[in-house]
Amino acid sequence: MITVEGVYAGYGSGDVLQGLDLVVEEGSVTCVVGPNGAGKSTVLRTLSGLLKPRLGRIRLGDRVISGLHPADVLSAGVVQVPQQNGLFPAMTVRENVLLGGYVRRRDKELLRRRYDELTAMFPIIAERAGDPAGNLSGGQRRMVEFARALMIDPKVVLLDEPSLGLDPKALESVRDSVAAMREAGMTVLMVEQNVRFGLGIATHGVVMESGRVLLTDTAEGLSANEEIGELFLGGVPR
Ligand SMILES: Nc1ncnc2c1ncn2[C@@H]1O[C@H](COP(=O)(O)OP(=O)(O)OP(=O)(O)O)[C@@H](O)[C@H]1O
Repeated sequence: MITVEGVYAGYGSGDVLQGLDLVVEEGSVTCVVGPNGAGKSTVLRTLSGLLKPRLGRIRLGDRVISGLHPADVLSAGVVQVPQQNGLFPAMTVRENVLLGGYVRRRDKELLRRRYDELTAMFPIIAERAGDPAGNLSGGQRRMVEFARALMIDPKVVLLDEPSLGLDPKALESVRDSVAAMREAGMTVLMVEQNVRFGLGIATHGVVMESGRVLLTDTAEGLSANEEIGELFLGGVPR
């Protein structure tokens, strides 16, 4: 379980997160939605250690992770998949995936086993292992980004707009990947502009506004919420 308590964080020009309180249940797929500039991506950056909270704290289980260096947050089992362009285009698919295991680089046996597990989870990795990542389609690249993040067998996966720029077929692959992460026991916290898609693959939903949490509910409950529907979905289908 991730617990965020009274977090204030920002970029120098002031706090973007204005006393954020949030609980992410272990094993859930939690989708954060909200208007542009609400601070959704900032939540992910604060969780992964890229931004340090000015006030408040973040716990992973019993362990306080706010204030840790990003590499130590990663070692604690929290990995972030960046919004886009996260791969090295001239390196092969295999090399890109293996980079994800860098923090465990001394344990070669573990990395070999983990790579094999991931090729079973994402067949595209084995099919295109020797090709430069830059030759893949957007959807295929997203699979490689996921596989790279999963190399350390994380407890928590942070996804920033996983649907961005993808066609419907690639969205299906994202849906399947998130389901596979959940089946593997990982907790997924995701930010999505495509609210219908995000809540469709989530178990829980969080609505943010102006750096605070406005509302949390099950994903189903939020999808059926008329006010939220009017705000984000162009009305709830009846
Ligand atoms: N690197 C940065 N430096 C300075 N200000 C930033 C930076 N990144 C974001 N901000 C500001 O922080 C605020 C929140 O941004 P954030 O990206 O967290 O919002 P968001 O809810 O993810 O929005 P969007 O849906 O548009 O991605 C915005 O006002 C933005 O201009």
